[in-house]
Amino acid sequence: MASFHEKATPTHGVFRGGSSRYNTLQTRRETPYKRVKSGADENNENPAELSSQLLIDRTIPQSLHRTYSAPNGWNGGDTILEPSPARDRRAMLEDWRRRKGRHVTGIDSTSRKRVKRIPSSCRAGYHNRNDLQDTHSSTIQNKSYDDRDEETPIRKHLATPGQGKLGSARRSSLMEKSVLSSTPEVHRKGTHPSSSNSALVDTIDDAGFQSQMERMKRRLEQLEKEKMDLSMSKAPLEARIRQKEDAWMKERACLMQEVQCSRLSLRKIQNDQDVWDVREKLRASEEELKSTRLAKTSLEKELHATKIELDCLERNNNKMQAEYDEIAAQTSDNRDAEIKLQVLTEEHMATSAALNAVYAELDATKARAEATISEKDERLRKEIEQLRFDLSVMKTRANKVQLDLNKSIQNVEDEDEAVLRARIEERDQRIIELEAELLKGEKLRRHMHNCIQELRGNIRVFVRTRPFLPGDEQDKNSPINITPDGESMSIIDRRSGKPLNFHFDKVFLPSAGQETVFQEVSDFVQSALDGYNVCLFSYGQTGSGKTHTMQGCGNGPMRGIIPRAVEQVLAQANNLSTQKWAFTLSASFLEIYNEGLKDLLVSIHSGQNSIHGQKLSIKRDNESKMFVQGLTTVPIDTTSSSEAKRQLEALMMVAAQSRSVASTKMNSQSSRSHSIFMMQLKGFNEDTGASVCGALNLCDLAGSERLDRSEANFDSARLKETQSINKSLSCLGVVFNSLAIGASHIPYRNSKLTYLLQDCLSGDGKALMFVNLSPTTESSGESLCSLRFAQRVNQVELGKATKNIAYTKT
Ligand SMILES: Nc1ncnc2c1ncn2[C@@H]1O[C@H](COP(=O)(O)OP(=O)(O)OP(=O)(O)O)[C@@H](O)[C@H]1O
Repeated sequence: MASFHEKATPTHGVFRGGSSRYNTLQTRRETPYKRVKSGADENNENPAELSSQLLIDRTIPQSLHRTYSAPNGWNGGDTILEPSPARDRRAMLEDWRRRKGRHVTGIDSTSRKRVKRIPSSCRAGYHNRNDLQDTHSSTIQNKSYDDRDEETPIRKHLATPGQGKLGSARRSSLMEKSVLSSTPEVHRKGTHPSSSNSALVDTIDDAGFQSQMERMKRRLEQLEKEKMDLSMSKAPLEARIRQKEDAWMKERACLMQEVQCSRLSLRKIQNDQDVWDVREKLRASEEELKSTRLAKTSLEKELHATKIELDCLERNNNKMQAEYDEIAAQTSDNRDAEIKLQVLTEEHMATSAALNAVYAELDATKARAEATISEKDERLRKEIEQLRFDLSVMKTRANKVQLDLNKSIQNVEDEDEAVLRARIEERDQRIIELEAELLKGEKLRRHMHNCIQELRGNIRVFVRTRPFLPGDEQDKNSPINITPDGESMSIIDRRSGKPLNFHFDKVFLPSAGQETVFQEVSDFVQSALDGYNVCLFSYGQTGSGKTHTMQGCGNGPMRGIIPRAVEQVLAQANNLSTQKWAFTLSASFLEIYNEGLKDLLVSIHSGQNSIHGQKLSIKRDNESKMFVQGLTTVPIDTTSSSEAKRQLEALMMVAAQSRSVASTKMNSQSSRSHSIFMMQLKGFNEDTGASVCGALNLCDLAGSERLDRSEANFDSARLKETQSINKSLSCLGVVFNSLAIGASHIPYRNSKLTYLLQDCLSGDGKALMFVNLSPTTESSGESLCSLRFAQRVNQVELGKATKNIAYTKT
């Protein structure tokens, strides 16, 4: 830059000292030229093009181009030029030549270094146009790129604005013209033989010179005028130019900065490995996208196929749903049939067991009978022998008697026959009277026994031993021995091997059927109709026959106490209607499972008192009677005994389905809860105005069991059930113990079972406990425990039972 200015910028001082015309011209040329050079160099653009354009466009009017623009070195010396146009031109040309010759520089082709050259034309002076042209050409050719930018103002001025550099041929011709038109002296002195140039020189030199001078003067004046005008408009133009230049410079600087930044970032980006990675990823993503699109297409196809398949499946599903509904209906029928089958199977098993027991008893009876017969045979034979002996003796005696008889006949004939007959009749009458008295006494004895029981308030205990079942151990010798009187029994203690005797209100043989058992409890059931709170419950180890006793199986001879009791109540209620008694009955069924109450009839929504899903709780009513709040109560239709029977059968079925049963090693259908069937009986007598309110509670307790035998300890749910069962049974035992010793506080509230049955166990009601036993030797331990428990219960003395009767008529 510095060298460029040094070489190309005219000396300012020359024009300051010169005429104002040249100063103005110089100012016009210089400023934009300098600025453009500076800017061009920075932008690495061709300064020559820019400067020439700017010089032509902005500073020098077209009219001055020929006159003042040609000599580039017109500021070359300290000489003050005269205001003669011809001399000016000459001087300027000379000056330009001189300066050009001195300042031409170029690149040495071998060393590639910048060198100064003095063209030969300059050293020797111009002799002709060819010299000038050669010099100029060589100068241009020898210039470097920067040097070429220092082309003469002539060339620059000759360049067409916006066209850039001219081709070398065109440039030469234009330059030639310019030089010739502006340098008359050269042409005058020149040795070039061209005829046109010679003519022009001659014209100037001769007569036309003066007139031309005149023209030139005029022209000069005109130009001066124009110059004045121009200088007038110059200031605002310059200001505008400066403004624009400033703006342009700023803009350019900004752009340059931006370009620089962009280049840097571009380079950075290009070198950035991440970009490469990103591109790679992009490529991979594109490929993935392509494959995903393919997959999508295939999936769409698949989806379409699947939709079709789905439609088919839906159609199939609808078909299957219809089939399913059909099957479900059949399944429900099947389920009912299965339940019935199960009941029948149980009934069959129970019947077979009972039959076995009967057979066993028959066998025993037969054996006993055979023994008796053989014994009797022997006795009879002896007796016959004795009789034969006696007969012979008798015959001997008879002969003797015959003789005596013949003698005494004569005496008898003398006695009165009528007296003898009277004596015989008297004796027969006496015998009849004695028999009637005996019957009366027996009745009285029974009545007195009942009265004594009632007065004692004892809980009655019945023992029932079930027969051997097919699954029981092979040894059919039971450790239990029941005496024929039906009130005593013995069990062989496994430890000591000795029989232990027990006495209870009734002991049933294994062969005793359901009917026999129920006959013994029917009086109790009757008490419920008389207005007592009656409770029957079965106690015993698991699988000992509690459910069989209470519930039984089927609707035939194997049905248990509950259905039979209901039947009896219905029958009695019907019978009592002839004596103007009207009864309303209602039934509930619940179970106590894991110390929680569960409504077994909750699925029957006909229960108006039931609130479906409500938690059950034991409460006391206004009359201080226990009741279960929220329990389903089903009214029984007493008008038709067959309908009532059917209704109760349905209730039993529903309850059986809801009961918590599970299979244990001891029992395939083991009750895991205490179930209580409750029947409320309310009667009113129109004639007497008496009203009774009794309750019949029939309770099937869960079986007490040893964890090791039932193997319930291997299952957490079974274990919890067993623990809960054993705990509540032990609470029942504690209650009976407390009652037996007459404790002031009876812990009824310790379990749900005792709390609910409090009214029956406290002496206000009548209680009967069945103790069920298994006949096997393996169960003798549990049987002994049950018998001891029953013995404690039997010793409990309760107060006299209260009859709930009231009269509305006096
Ligand atoms: N007296 C009997 N005559 C005929 N079969 C009986 C008799 N007692 C019980 N059974 C049969 O013995 C099996 C077990 O009886 P059950 O289910 O009544 O015992 P459980 O004491 O109620 O047992 P758990 O406490 O486990 O419920 C049943 O198949 C039942 O039919």
